[in-house]
Amino acid sequence: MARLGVNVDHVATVRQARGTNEPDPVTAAALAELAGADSITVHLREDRRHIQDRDLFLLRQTLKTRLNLEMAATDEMLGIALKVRPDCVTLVPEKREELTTEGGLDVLRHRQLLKKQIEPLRQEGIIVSLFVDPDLEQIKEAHRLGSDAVEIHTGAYCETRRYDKRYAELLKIQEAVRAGGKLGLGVNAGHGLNYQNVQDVVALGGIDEFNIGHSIISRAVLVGLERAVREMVALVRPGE
Ligand SMILES: CC(=O)[C@@H](O)[C@H](O)COP(=O)(O)O
Ligand SMILES: NCC(=O)COP(=O)(O)O
Repeated sequence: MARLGVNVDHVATVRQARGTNEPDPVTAAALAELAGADSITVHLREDRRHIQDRDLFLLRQTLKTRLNLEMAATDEMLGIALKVRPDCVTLVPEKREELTTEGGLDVLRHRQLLKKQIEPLRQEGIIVSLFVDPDLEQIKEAHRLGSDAVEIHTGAYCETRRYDKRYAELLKIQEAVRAGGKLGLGVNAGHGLNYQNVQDVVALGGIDEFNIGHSIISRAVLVGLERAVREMVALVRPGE
């Protein structure tokens, strides 16, 4: 049975929009755990647009499940990861100007840099995963570099509306999952998965963990809105 990792970055995005202290991604993570999440994912971006260092340190102290830290392969991030000691580090590509992660790591091109990151993390007992497109050469290189796992970037599958193209993307994910499994890698998947598109990926089998954030937080805003308004109505119109 696959595990569900809940990404709480998007809770922090709402907080940062006001520069205040709510909603708190640490509280959101605790609620996600109460609801059955198997792990919590956060992406500490270099520009700190959502998750802050404080969130990471508090999550490390308070989580009862596992902490998966997504980060760029930089010296700054490596230093933070070695201090915080998350259960897993997922190395992801990062561009300042992007709205969201646009693709997987080019493991073949950046093998030396990635090797320098993977080794010290693994020496500290931190599981290392590389966020890659469903591309067999990238997955083989991740294995050669000593990564414990890969996370397959499902964005292309999720964003493609045409049925035939979407099916082709799903088949790429299937091949990638099989290849990762055969190499003995942990195989995770994520990016853009939602309540409409996740079932077909689950049905492929072989995926150890799904990391899902934006769609869960988006739904939480809507399914929680009615209760939130009722609670405010009770304060504004007491005794009604
Ligand atoms: C790598 C990945 O897929 C997640 O980190 C996701 O990108 C988080 O959301 P943002 O891209 O909005 O930071
Ligand atoms: N690694 C993917 C992730 O953590 C969540 O991505 P998304 O569901 O927010 O697109």
